[in-house]
Amino acid sequence: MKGADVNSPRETLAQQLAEAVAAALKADLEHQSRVLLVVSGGSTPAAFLRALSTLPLDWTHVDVTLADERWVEESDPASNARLVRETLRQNHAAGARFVGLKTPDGTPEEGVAEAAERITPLAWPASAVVLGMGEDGHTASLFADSPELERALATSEPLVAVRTPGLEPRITLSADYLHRARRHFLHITGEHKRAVLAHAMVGDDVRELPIRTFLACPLAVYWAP
Ligand SMILES: O=C(O)[C@H](O)[C@@H](O)[C@H](O)[C@H](O)COP(=O)(O)O
Repeated sequence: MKGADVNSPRETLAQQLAEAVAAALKADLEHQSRVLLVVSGGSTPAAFLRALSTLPLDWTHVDVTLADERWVEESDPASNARLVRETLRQNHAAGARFVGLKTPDGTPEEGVAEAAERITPLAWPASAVVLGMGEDGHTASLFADSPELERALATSEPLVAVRTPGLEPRITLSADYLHRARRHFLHITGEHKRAVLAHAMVGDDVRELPIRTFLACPLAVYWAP
């Protein structure tokens, strides 16, 4: 193949997703003074976020927030704000404004109101929401075994504090706010997640596999082995 990619399939996927998200931001900047990008945390997005940072656009008019956040200090390796700072907020994208979800409060329950005040003024509907998915079918911090899942699926509030067994306390955008986007992307890799998504597509119980709430809207699936 002429000019064969020297990158791995996952690196190629990250670059393609970055180009698609950059195109979405540019398109909306044609008719909006500010645009909003919502990204997920975890381990998958790093290559995508680094690739996105290298793409030229008017980043000073772009706000970036998170689909969810672990309730840890930004110095903690688990922090999604730290991930964004270390991968996206560099190169061309250094000029983007990041609006984090973690407040100085000790718990997400104490911080949720302040976090909501930060994000509600942003340019909703977002130009793009980039979702990840866990091997249990969760997305953002919408977990099947979280006592707050029902509320996070039903509320029109922007954010919900989430307690999930075995995980640190988290804060998540509600399903309603995650749906407030012109475009939804799902960024997943590996055979297991492909099988989980395939299973999600043949059922409709959102409480079993919360990713299903995003199979009711246009969803650009970016998957590589
Ligand atoms: O804060 C988070 O962890 C994410 O928002 C979460 O929803 C993530 O997308 C999945 O857990 C997949 O994570 P991996 O990319 O690490 O598999």
